[in-house]
Amino acid sequence: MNTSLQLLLTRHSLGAKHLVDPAPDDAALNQMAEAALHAPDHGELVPYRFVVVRGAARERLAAAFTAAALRAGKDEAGAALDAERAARPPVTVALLARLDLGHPQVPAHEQWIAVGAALANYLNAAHALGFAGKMLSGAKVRDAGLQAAFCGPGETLVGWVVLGTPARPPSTRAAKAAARDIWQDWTE
Ligand SMILES: Cc1cc2nc3c(=O)[nH]c(=O)nc-3n(C[C@H](O)[C@H](O)[C@H](O)COP(=O)(O)O)c2cc1C
Repeated sequence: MNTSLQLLLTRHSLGAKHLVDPAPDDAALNQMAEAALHAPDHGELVPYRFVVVRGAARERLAAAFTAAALRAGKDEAGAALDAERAARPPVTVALLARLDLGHPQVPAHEQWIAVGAALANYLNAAHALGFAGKMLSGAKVRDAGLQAAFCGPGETLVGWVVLGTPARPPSTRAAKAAARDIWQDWTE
């Protein structure tokens, strides 16, 4: 099979507990960003940006996750789990959407599609480079403290992509849907 298609057909998400060092370095993160920029984007608005959390910054993210968990009413054990989710991944990348809601030609839904397409290209590029990861959001994205920590004015905290080297091959799983069931010819 064509190797590019093979890459697309073998990408799977992998959670933080299966991600180890080495993490994508600057060169890899840049190639992933380049791939994101090649995704469909009406008006070339680039309605997204990535914020990389790595090294010592992971402890700051863990503290921010702890605070958010406590604000959400979690107990100490629950907050510690959230802190672990921030500290464990080799790299965590926040995905921020920055939509131009007053754009005369490109409505919001098209800009959201561009954000999703960029994310898909970003994850596929990580996979092509030998890394794995997973996009995560959860109630945390609605926490005012975390939003303030990551977002500029008008931006939306979409979530965080955890990234690293896969510690194990992806588990086999049932297909989401049969490919032949999600397309059809247009008939009268
Ligand atoms: C914007 C966005 C947010 C997501 N948030 C979560 C999440 O909080 N928790 C989770 O388990 N999966 C979340 N997912 C789904 C996973 O990233 C992943 O796509 C899903 O587990 C299916 O695995 P696959 O990518 O291998 O098909 C999210 C996906 C997207 C696109």
